[in-house]
Amino acid sequence: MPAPVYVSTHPLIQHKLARLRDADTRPPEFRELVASISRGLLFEATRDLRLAPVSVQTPLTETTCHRIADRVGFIPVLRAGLGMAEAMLEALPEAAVWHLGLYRDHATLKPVTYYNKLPPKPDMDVGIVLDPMLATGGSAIAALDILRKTGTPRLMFVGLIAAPEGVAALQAAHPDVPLFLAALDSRLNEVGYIVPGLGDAGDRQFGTA
Ligand SMILES: O=P(O)(O)OC[C@H]1O[C@H](OP(=O)(O)OP(=O)(O)O)[C@H](O)[C@@H]1O
Ligand SMILES: O=c1cc[nH]c(=O)[nH]1
Ligand SMILES: [Mg+2]
Repeated sequence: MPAPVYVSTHPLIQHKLARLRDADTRPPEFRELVASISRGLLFEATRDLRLAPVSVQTPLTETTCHRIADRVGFIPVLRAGLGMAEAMLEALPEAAVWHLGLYRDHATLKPVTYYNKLPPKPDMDVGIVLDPMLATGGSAIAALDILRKTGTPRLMFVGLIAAPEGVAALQAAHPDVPLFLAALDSRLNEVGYIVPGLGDAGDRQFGTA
């Protein structure tokens, strides 16, 4: 049994997705939407992080609270994952960020690695790959292949929109990796774009279309 695929049904996320998909949404709003949907998904993805007790002195008394015990690394896939990482860091400022530059060759649809800023000796409990789009799955699989070699015990993928083809490919390659998504769309078109999708997530965030 592969790890679960969580697809949000939350009304706030549905509402924001409608604006995100709209071809008339300009980059400033698009970036804000990427950030706020990402924060929503992070709450789900981090639901079972380990906690450690911590003693806190309130104005009234001393009490036992909890802090996150797992060391978390975010792995944004450049470029489109950058906007997700910024938002995630606001929610979990102690996390590390390991940038991975991958682009999808337009002719072959295969991922090409052009940047890898993983530390020489990564020492994390949980590695969360961030990429808004899971299309053929090639880029996410390549990112997880790289991450797997670091020995990070728990790996996850957080994305905004996925195609069924990408989910199946990722589950076949990395069956232990749970997926957290805002939407699971219908299909890929003949040039590997997600339908209905939102177009090119990198171009739409950074105004390069
Ligand atoms: O599942 P796949 O078929 O591999 O496609 C998904 C990849 O395509 C997009 O990146 P793109 O190559 O457009 O790079 P960019 O983020 O720099 O625009 C997207 O952000 C993913 O990384
Ligand atoms: O639909 C798609 C597929 C790959 N990359 C994108 O940005 N969008
Ligand atoms: Mg792109």
